Amino acid sequence: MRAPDTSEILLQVEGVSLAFGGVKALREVSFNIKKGEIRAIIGPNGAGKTSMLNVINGFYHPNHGAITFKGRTRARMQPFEAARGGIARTFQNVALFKGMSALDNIMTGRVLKVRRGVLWQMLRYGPALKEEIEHRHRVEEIIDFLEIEAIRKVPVARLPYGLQKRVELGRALAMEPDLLLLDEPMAGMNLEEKEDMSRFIIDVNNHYGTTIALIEHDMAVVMDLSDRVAVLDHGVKIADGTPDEVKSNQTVIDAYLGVAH
Ligand SMILES: Nc1ncnc2c1ncn2[C@@H]1O[C@H](COP(=O)(O)OP(=O)(O)OP(=O)(O)O)[C@@H](O)[C@H]1O
Repeated sequence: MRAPDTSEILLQVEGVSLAFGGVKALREVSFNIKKGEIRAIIGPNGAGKTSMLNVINGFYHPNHGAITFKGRTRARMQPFEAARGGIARTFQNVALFKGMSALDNIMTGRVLKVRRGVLWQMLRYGPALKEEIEHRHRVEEIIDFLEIEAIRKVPVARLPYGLQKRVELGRALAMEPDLLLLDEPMAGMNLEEKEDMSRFIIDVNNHYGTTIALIEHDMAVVMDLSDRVAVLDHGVKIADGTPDEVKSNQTVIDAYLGVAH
């Protein structure tokens, strides 16, 4: 059984609002993510879930409100700053370099970790070589962890969807994030692929201690995986609590759980 550290808040979202023209995607949303937990964000289509992830990792700048991550508050941040600061993410649709191998795709996750300059890298000499060996070692460890040794040299375009999603998870892990954002990690998967991905999400949380926030429509998966669940509807947070609390919340049942997903 996982034992999340429930004392320390890793990320605080405070009164965040976001509009696209006249569409209010988020309305004064506040919630936190505690260090070590698996946190889900659920809600009907168009509720604002992806917008929320995009605000957290700097793709969108909120019109109002603030984000505090590892004790630092900000209203604006660029995605590369978020990544450098320890926030990694996967996307609703697989976003990999399709012609490149699984190994090389995961290797791209190390880019922000490279310390030696381009010249050193080109010379592949001394400290740069040592660093490259370290990166490769780290990537091979992730490949073992995700059980994808057999497909490490295969171009990702040739892989089944479930494995592509696993490679994408590997690339995010290669960034050694403190906070991993997963946007519908099970979307389009068959049952077996979903079970595998669930297992890997729990293993990442256990093994690396990575805090995870995920958006997911499959309620069985959400209730099974998550420590806490926040529910959005029309850009408003309508509930927040443990899976049991959320499942029995009448507002949530009326807005979301009452309909088939
Ligand atoms: N780039 C954009 N430009 C204009 N409107 C947008 C943009 N992104 C999102 N929206 C609108 O903001 C609202 C929230 O969208 P968002 O994608 O965050 O919802 P969601 O809960 O992730 O939905 P889904 O479950 O369908 O992915 C929707 O009305 C959507 O049409």
